[in-house]
Amino acid sequence: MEDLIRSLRNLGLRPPDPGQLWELLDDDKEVQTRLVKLLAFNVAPNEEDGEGEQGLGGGNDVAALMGQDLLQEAVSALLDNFKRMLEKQRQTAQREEAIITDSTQEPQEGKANKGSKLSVAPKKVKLPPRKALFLRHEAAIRKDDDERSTARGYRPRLVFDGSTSFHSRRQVADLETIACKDLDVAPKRFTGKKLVVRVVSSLLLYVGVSFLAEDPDGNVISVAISHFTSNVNATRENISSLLPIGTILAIREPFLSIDHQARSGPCTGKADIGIRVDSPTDIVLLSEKEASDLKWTTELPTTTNNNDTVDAIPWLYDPTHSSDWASTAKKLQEAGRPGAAYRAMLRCEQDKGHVDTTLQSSILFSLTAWQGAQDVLTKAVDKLNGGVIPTGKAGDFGTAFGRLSSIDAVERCSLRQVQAKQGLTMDDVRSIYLSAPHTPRFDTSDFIGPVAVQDIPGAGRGLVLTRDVEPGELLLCCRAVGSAYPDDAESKNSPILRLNLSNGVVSTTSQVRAQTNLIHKIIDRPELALPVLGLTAGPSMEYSEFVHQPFPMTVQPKLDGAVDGSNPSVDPAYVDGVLRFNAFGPAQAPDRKDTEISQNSLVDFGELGKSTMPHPLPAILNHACLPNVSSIFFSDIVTTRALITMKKGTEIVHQYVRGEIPYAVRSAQLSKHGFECGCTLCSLDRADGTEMYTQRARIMQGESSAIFERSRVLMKRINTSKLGFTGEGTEISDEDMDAHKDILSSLQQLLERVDKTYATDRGELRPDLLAIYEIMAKHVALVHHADKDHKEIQETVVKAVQCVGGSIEVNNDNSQKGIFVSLPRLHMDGVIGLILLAAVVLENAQLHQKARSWCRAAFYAHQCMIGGGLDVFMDRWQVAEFEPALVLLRADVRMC
Ligand SMILES: C[S@@+](CC[C@H](N)C(=O)[O-])C[C@H]1O[C@@H](n2cnc3c(N)ncnc32)[C@H](O)[C@@H]1O
Repeated sequence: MEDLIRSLRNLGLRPPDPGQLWELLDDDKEVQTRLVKLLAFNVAPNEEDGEGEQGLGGGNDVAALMGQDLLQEAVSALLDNFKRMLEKQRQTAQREEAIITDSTQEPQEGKANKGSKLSVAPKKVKLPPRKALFLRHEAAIRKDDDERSTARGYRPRLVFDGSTSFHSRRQVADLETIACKDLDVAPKRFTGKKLVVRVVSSLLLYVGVSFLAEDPDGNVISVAISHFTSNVNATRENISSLLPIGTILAIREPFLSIDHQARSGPCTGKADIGIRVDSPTDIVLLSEKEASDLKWTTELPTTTNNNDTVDAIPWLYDPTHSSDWASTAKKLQEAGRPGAAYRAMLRCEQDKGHVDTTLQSSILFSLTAWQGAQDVLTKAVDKLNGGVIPTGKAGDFGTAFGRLSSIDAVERCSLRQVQAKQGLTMDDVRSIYLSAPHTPRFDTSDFIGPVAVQDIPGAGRGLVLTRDVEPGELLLCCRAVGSAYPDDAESKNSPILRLNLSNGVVSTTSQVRAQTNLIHKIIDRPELALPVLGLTAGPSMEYSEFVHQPFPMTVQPKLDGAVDGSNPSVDPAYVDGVLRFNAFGPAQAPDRKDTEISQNSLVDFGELGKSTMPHPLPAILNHACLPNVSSIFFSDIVTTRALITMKKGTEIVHQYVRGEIPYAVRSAQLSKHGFECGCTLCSLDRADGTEMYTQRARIMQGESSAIFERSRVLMKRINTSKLGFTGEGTEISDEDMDAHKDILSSLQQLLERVDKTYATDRGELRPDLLAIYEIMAKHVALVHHADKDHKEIQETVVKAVQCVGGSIEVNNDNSQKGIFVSLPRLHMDGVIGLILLAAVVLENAQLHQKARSWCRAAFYAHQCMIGGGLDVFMDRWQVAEFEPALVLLRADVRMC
């Protein structure tokens, strides 16, 4: 990728933007031809023209001199080169993949394993001499410096992946030590061995890191570690300080690769022998004591880098690796690693050291150990104020609590404990919703309502109700145990693409970062291993050992005896599978127009909707296209509410894919899970028969669009907030009225055609019709505007609600539910919009009472699904056409 970008830059062209990066990986000839044109057209502005900030370095004179045809030819040649590099990479990866999957056997030199898939046997290798490695590493660092200065922030990166990753499960003590001279054959995994080395160079960060390591004999080897950090924008100095020169480490069961940087570093398709470490858990830092027997034959290289000191933040938590636990705890907490900080704090206490109360409480607070944090804080406040807790602001805890005063922090701790027992109130939801665009991670407490994990025949585990529930009841409110958003500073301007060379799957920046985050979270907080690795990772991945253990209802911080000496072991491929098959995508902020995220081009890069937020218990929910609960996100929180009245013992199910889309599309989207959905809606669709549901999809996705477009154009001339109003200024010309009548009749015919694709005995559930009703309703209101009681529009909405599984009764119901008998289970927003439209028409026609009950119904549906009260409702429906209904509702709700 770097070679391609550098060559483009030399031609005076910009690098591919995030959208074009995807296309680089596309094999389609047409896509490539279009891409060549686009890239060749994209001349980088001249820095001297004042566009330097965005500019990517001079050279545009070259572009001007060459002319478009030549430029296109040059770009085409570059892309061909890039493709060849990919192909080479694929061949090497396949070779290594075979070795890894042959994990039970040790490959012999010159001989493919019996029964293995190896087409080419591992070969004897000679490691490059020490000097050559240093020269190469220094050159790579200079190149990196050059990239950083010329790229001006925008640095796309490409790495590769395969269907498996290797991670050792053996403890360091059980492994036999080897040295570089024993690394004789490649590719090869040295089963049962550990390579003990020390870091002798700065670290080069790409997506993972690479560096040089030296054994006691003075022999050097290049090492590349995947998932080293999720901050791809960190400086080399900061990264090097995490694993400073002189750090002694053991690499568990090392893998000598013929292309060791492919998964983590810039690669060129050339063979590059070194140690490939897929999981950071394969690196174990050794304490001075543990390494005291080692005799090093060379001096450590001196470094000009001040951060390369052994006093840095420990990159991996290691219970034996610090001389000053209090400062280690502080550094870890500041680095956002409260789990490791907590264990350092315990270690400090064991050694009779002192961790100050602010730090203690802040660590506990970050771990959501509310009671512990509250106890420590209260003691601190007592001390601060001579034993009296003052009512005012006391002792600013600064950044430790997001600038909360200690008193506020104590209150926050109590509130969170109440939330853990009772769940979020509507007020809590409101404040979270309204602050979501700016503070994307919240410190709420997990609330586990009346649910239990149970085995569900044919679907693994699922969640069932432990008592009867009513619509709108909050059943779960859970925070993600990790998250990665496209607009995190750590990923800004550094789009990552990771191509899985085995199955062609491409992962984006947030997905790669989420995986790394999660691996590090588990290393820092071993208690997360069960709730995260206890999830399944897709049909092709064997269950982890944790899947067989009882699934925990809550993710509790482990606060007792957390100092242990065993080395964790996390398989990155399994974590990736867990994210892909269980996690939810980064939630969209309520109004994306106002948020930074919409201005970030990464959104166009398909980042939204990728699975980057694992919520362990909600992930146990199984799927139904016709769900009985709704799961809604507020940034990294998911709340699950009942949509219908349900009895104890009912399995609660939510949507992985939207039930409102055509059956064929839904089942294609679900196919990666390897099950056929057995919900009522799918059974009904299947009973209609392939011919019918295919025809239905064809009509809805094809023929309907011309009518919908005609409607949109005509409706542009209408002030929809005046629908139903018969006064001055709302007259429609005869010509327009004829057009509305005409469209209405076309829509009616369309409705009938689609309706005919449903089996006659199918009942009311016909969700594809909703899209037609939504368009029809406005034309109905116009064509029947003279109708005094506006029966037609009401009937249209009644039918629309029925087609998505709900039911309403038109009356002047003053109850909280308004006219609802039962909520729809699909397309809730579409239904709310239709109900509000009817309310607008009724209100404008002076039918105030009726309009009120329709408004209440819309609000009720919103509360059951999302919650957060009137403010949240208004925010979501602040559309000019609904204004008359919203004014009425506001007055109505205020009166209650
Ligand atoms: C997010 S997990 C749900 C929890 C899962 N049942 C378990 O035991 O870990 C998703 C997986 O659950 C299974 N699953 C979910 N909904 C299902 C359904 N309606 N029928 C069959 N299997 C289902 C599939 O294996 C799917 O990949």
